[in-house]
Amino acid sequence: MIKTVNLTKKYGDLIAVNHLNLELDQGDVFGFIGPNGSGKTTTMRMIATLLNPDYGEAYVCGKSIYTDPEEIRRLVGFMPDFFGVYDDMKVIEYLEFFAAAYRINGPGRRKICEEKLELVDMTYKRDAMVNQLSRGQTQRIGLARVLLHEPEVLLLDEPASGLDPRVRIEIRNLLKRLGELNKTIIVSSHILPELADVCNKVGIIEKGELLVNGSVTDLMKQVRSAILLNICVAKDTEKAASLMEQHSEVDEVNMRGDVIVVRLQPEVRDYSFLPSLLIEAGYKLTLFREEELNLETAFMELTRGLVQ
Ligand SMILES: Nc1ncnc2c1ncn2[C@@H]1O[C@H](COP(=O)(O)OP(=O)(O)OP(=O)(O)O)[C@@H](O)[C@H]1O
Repeated sequence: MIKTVNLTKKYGDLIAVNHLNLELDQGDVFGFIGPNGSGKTTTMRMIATLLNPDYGEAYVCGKSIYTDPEEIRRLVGFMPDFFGVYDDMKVIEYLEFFAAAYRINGPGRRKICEEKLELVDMTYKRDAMVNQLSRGQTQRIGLARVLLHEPEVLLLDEPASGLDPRVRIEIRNLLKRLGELNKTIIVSSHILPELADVCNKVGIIEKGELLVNGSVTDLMKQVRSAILLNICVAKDTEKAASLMEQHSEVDEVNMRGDVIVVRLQPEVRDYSFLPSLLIEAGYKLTLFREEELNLETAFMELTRGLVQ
């Protein structure tokens, strides 16, 4: 659906995007994560045919950005991180204006605009003036706008930036809904956890290089092959820690405050021996749980020493 081959863009001496290889299938929701200036916007603009690469290729639905840019523009909805809205226009007029620009004409046009408004939960603002919307509402109208021509692919540049937590969650839910419509989506963000439950694939970019790329499940596996346990005992924590450290199925024991963090040997899956060991030695367990690996921890582990 989307493929880039050694996609590269330079600005003078600066390599903004460096030999970027990416492959996404239909229905993939790809979280494109990277700090400021890492090359996310540049990559998306090249895929959207708004910027020419210096080297490499990109394809959307098998069409090349060099030979079929117009076809790609029909297939892609690109929402930039900042986009202008027009004063003195109602929400519905704004959408109709863009629908006309996409050559959506005739009696069906109003209906399409109303449908997209409904999809982004903005029907109640259809007659509001666009310059009087909040940032969150503006983002939603922006989304409605890129959906007008029914693109197969959505490139969304930081749609949740600058929004308060509640609106960020709403935008995330909206992305989920779009994913369910089988759209292929690239959505960028500075923050990985924000996209964790919406994306099935993630890529981490730093200084133009894609450091990590793959399915969320595979990345999790890559990060952690061994189980981590969090254990607390009522007293003699350090002694309990060294007792566990001596066990052959335990790889490593560390302290995190009062919590003993036990890393098992990679192949060990059954850890029922540990509570037994502690209880038989007379310790009272106040906490015993497997540490959940969230995407934030994964991000930190995957990019340790890479992202500055
Ligand atoms: N038109 C330009 N001329 C010169 N340098 C540019 C231009 N556009 C981008 N850059 C540089 O290219 C690099 C990548 O920028 P890009 O906007 O792609 O990053 P980004 O990951 O989208 O950042 P942000 O999260 O801040 O939006 C940055 O160092 C930026 O300063």
